[in-house]
Amino acid sequence: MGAQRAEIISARVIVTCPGRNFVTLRIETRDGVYGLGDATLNGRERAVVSYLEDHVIPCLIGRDAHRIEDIWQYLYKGAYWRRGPVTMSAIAAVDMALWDIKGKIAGLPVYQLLGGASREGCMVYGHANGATIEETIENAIAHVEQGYRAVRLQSGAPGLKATYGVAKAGERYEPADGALPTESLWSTEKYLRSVAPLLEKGREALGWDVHLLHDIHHRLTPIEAGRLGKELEPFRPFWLEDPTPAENQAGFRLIRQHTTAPIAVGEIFNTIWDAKQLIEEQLIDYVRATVVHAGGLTHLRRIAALADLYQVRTGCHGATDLSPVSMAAALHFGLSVPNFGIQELMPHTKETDAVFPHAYRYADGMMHPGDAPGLGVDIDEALAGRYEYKRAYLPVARLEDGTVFNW
Ligand SMILES: O=C(O)[C@@H](O)[C@@H](O)[C@H](O)[C@H](O)CO
Ligand SMILES: [Mg+2]
Repeated sequence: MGAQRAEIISARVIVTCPGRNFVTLRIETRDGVYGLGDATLNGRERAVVSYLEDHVIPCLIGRDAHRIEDIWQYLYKGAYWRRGPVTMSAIAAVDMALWDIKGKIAGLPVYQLLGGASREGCMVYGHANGATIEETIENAIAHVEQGYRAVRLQSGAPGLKATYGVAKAGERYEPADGALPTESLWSTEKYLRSVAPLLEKGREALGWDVHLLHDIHHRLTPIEAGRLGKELEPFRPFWLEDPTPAENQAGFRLIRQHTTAPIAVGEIFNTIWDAKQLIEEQLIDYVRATVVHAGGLTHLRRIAALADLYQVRTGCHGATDLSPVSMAAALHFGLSVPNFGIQELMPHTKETDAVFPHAYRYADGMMHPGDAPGLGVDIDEALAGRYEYKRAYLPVARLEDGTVFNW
């Protein structure tokens, strides 16, 4: 009865490290159709590999790949232990791979299965950073010259040796480094002194037709974030991201009482429950949850649907520690979802793009997932096999008195 079964006969995890680690799930059906899912969890990759290999894959064999919702519910409710980044990244990988398979069998790009295109393309924002404000602005101007309509500004702060979002001199920005976590010192006061000048100089140099974004990266208390937001209002930021750790969703009321600066939160969220109060009380303006860490397309659509009721828009995370498989899936989602806001774009390296050939394209500040059937991304397993996994950690931040803080 119903559509022909697409029986899952095998699934395997491919770990590769073309400059940084990626974990990819490949699911294959009896007819030889295969789908890919990103399962990368920066700094904890092996945990998701084991969750997939030891606990999920045995349950997939023999199931009908078309039954995406049923398999999602089976993996979510059937585990008993719900939520969390490891579980939801594993479920996300399965979900992405099943949507990829369904699109390939239907001969349609996934966005067509999600309701078709709601726009011509997805506006993206690029990352401008530098050790100083001048360097950051120079980098931002270069992004605008490449057609970006939105740029995130992150600069070093005088007196701080290193800070989130700023690449080491002459290197690409890649926060996960070292076989043990790098420790960096943090001073809120030194940081707070540097942000308003950064945004002010950004407006002076770039004018008002470019969106300027800034990522606070969980490092302020709610009242400090309220103060900073108020200080930045004259420079009209497109959003202030992760102003304060979001476990206490009610804490964002304090920020809202002090500033109208738009707030974006959620790249570390892994289910709708992490964002429910923030959305329902309109404490945020953009929800950053993305495909690989929030349970895949199936769950991300639910988060976006709830957000749409409260005029909250999407702003999916898209750092380089999310593989091109996630970027492809996020673009199919972003092209179709009614309340799309913006998509983060940190271009991957040439090595990564060679391992993951893909159909998505950048042009003039926008991206499109392409019209290849499925997600439109592949993995060159022979090439992937040349890049051995290399354990790497995200940094640990400490205050100047040694107290562990939020990185
Ligand atoms: O907004 C962002 O892109 C950042 O918050 C990320 O770079 C984040 O630090 C990394 O994805 C962590 O792995
Ligand atoms: Mg961020």
